[in-house]
Amino acid sequence: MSTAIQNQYQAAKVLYSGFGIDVDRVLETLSRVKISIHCWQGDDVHGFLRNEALSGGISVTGNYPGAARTPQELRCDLEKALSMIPGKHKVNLHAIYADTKEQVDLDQLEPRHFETWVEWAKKQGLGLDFNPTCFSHPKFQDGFSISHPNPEIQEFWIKHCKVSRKIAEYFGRELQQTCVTNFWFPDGFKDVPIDRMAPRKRMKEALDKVFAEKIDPQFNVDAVESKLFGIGSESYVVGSHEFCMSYALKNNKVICLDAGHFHPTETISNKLSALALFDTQILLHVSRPVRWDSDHVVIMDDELQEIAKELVRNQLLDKVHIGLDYFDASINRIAAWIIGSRNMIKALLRAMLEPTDMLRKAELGADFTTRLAILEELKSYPFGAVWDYYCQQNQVPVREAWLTEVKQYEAEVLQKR
Ligand SMILES: C[C@H](O)[C@H](O)[C@@H](O)C(=O)CO
Ligand SMILES: [Mn+2]
Repeated sequence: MSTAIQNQYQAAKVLYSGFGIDVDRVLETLSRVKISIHCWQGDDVHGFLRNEALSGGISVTGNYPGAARTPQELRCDLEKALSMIPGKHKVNLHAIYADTKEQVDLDQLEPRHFETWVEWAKKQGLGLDFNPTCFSHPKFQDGFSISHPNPEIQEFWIKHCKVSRKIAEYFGRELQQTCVTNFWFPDGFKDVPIDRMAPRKRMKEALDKVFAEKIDPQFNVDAVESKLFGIGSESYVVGSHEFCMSYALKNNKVICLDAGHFHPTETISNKLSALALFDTQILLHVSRPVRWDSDHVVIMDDELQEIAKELVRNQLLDKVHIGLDYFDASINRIAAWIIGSRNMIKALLRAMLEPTDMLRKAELGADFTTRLAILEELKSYPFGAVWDYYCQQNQVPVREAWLTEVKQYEAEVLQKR
């Protein structure tokens, strides 16, 4: 361990202890937080099951070389990224990432099509999360999947969602870690609809069928993800926030909040305390919307810090599943994983290094001057020294040292694809 990093850590500890913060304990708590790292950053949401163009109102731009072309390549890239991210985490798979030579359609998928992923996760000490893929398929028609008015099409998607839950249950049982399965449907209209209710009724009834089978929550929990609009569904999305929140609350499902799925000035950080009061489980899709749901790489911006603070201040880390959701094909994809994941963890660390009780007291006593003054001063406290120590302790590169390794991997592996 470098003595400079150790010395800086000791000095930082002294400063934070002035606020009564035990930094060693903070790092212990931080090491227990798992981030669900989305596999789809590695290949621009392409998957391996079918060779379909991306649909569903989401879009990946850029053509940086080296996207993973096979499950083996994706796992190799993930391993590289994970070796630069402190802590033990989860990998989030979509159904289109099945690892099989069979020509199998989405409604016929079985756990065995994901065996290699499970074996790999076991070896790497990772958990797995899951998502049915209700887009990029010829049966995603007229902008609709599970709420399509054609019963045959609807049935196909119901079946796909049902088999997805069985795959998730298998993940949970095999890995002895709950799998979070997230259901997101792009369904919606480009233009103003006549009937807003009928598609929602169809979606509600379809979801009831999907979730009819009871699955042990120790192995799998189901989340529903809402959205305000997508490309081609600008006027109306069936699975709106009100729809998904109501469905989840009534049916004991997890509510998935994606940072890019709300009005541009609406933040998910402000929703956490409200939902938590109703004993809801929450899944986060931490993303970065730039003017719209653009899925930019997560950076250390105000909203990321606010999300982290809400989780820490309200002791929500046991109740909230933290997932990432972005896809940028204009930069090195492994770097994209590393930057977003490290920022998420770093934001949690910064939040844990806050004297929340003291600030709460100031707020309760209407001493808003102290609240503002301390919050501002804390911004230049040496959280970076604590972060460097944490990286070193976890045997991952300190500061930007990871970039050299990624560049080397790019030259040796990615450029040759
Ligand atoms: C690929 C994911 O399922 C997708 O990004 C979804 O979670 C979403 O956020 C769509 O906008
Ligand atoms: Mn999302």
